[in-house]
Amino acid sequence: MNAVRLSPAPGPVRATIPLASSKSESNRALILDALTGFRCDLRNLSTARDTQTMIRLLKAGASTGLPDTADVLDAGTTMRFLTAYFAVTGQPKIMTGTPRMCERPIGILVDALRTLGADITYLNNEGYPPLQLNGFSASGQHTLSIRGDVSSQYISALLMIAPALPQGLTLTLTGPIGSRPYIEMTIAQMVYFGADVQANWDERTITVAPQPYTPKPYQIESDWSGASYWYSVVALSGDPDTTIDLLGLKPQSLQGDSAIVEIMRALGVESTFTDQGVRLTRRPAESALSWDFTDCPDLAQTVAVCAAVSGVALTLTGIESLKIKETDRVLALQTELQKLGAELVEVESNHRYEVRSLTGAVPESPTPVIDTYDDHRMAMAFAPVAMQRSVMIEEPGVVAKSYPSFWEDMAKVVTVEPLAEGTKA
Ligand SMILES: O=C(O)C1=C[C@@H](OP(=O)(O)O)[C@@H](O)[C@H](O)C1
Ligand SMILES: C=C(OP(=O)(O)O)C(=O)O
Repeated sequence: MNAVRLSPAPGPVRATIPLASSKSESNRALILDALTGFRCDLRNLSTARDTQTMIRLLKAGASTGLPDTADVLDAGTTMRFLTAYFAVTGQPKIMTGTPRMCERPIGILVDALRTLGADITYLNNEGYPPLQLNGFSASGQHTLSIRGDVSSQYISALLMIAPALPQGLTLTLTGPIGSRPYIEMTIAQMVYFGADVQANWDERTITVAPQPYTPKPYQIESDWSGASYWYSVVALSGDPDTTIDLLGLKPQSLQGDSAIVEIMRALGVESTFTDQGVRLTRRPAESALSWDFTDCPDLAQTVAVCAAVSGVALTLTGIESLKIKETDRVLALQTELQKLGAELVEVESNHRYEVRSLTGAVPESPTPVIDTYDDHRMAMAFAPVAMQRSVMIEEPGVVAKSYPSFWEDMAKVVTVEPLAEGTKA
């Protein structure tokens, strides 16, 4: 299957969506479990490829001498978290991934791990995978400064291994901090498993004591990033009585992407928490919205597409990190929104962007064909467009990275037709 055609389905929009569970929570729980010697009972682990890859690579275990290869495919957290874990546990490994993964920077994490005592060599380009981990001999260093504006995943990776260091670790974060809720998620899960972590956000320091994790059962929540596409479905639905139930979400979440509740209020979606999750219904939308995505970069594509199609004037800031994710997401959005007669324009050199909706300009036929650039979020962010008009999505299999059952779930609200190569028209 190389593309899917999505079209509006007749009748009322009512659906119950089980949702994938959070790959971010899952991948942290797996590292913490590994550091207890695999003694935790982890429940509701994600079926996401990123999590399944982490499980496979952790199971592969230590090699007997020569480094074996850990291929993380396109999973950023898996690359960064496992690099730290294999380094501190002294497992010789070659860490590699897809060509895009080998363009995603890792130098900040490698420098920090080297300072702590890891022997790491670059096999190709300085600062990027593939890497070779050659062993660990604790250096005694237990304070580090680390930039907070490239990827929070480096910080999460270092924090999670810190209890295994002889003197623990104090991290000082420098510069702006991106994706901070993901660092807080890491700390919350570490504390749950018995770590002693003191975060002082005013002083920008996080101190972790040397103390083993305690094995415990852990239940992973559904994925708020995956939930965002359903919010967009509701925002773009023409049925005023649209009701979608998303299962397994909680009002007090560890996931910063639960900010979608507030963002989507402005775009016309009401959230009501129930015993089982959250019920989405329609409410009046605002005409304009400004949002800083520094804390929730993975929501930017969903919200940009939704605003473009619904005609809400959207101003986005805090989207710089999108350029180093699965693809350059800013460029990908700019290219693909044009196919819907909309634009994403940088309006000031300080990284302020606007979505300008030129809707009405795109005729119903031929159906726009959206390229996905090996990025699950490009496919899922554009899919809700089908609540209003037909759209084709290239390489729909990309969703497996975080939400393998996405198309099955989408078929509950729109018509989903798989198309083989050569049949697009
Ligand atoms: O720690 C995590 O689970 C994640 C952190 C974020 O990355 P950055 O910290 O690189 O922004 C986010 O985009 C990614 O999908 C998951
Ligand atoms: C950026 C993402 O993931 P990662 O960085 O873990 O590849 C994502 O899932 O949107």
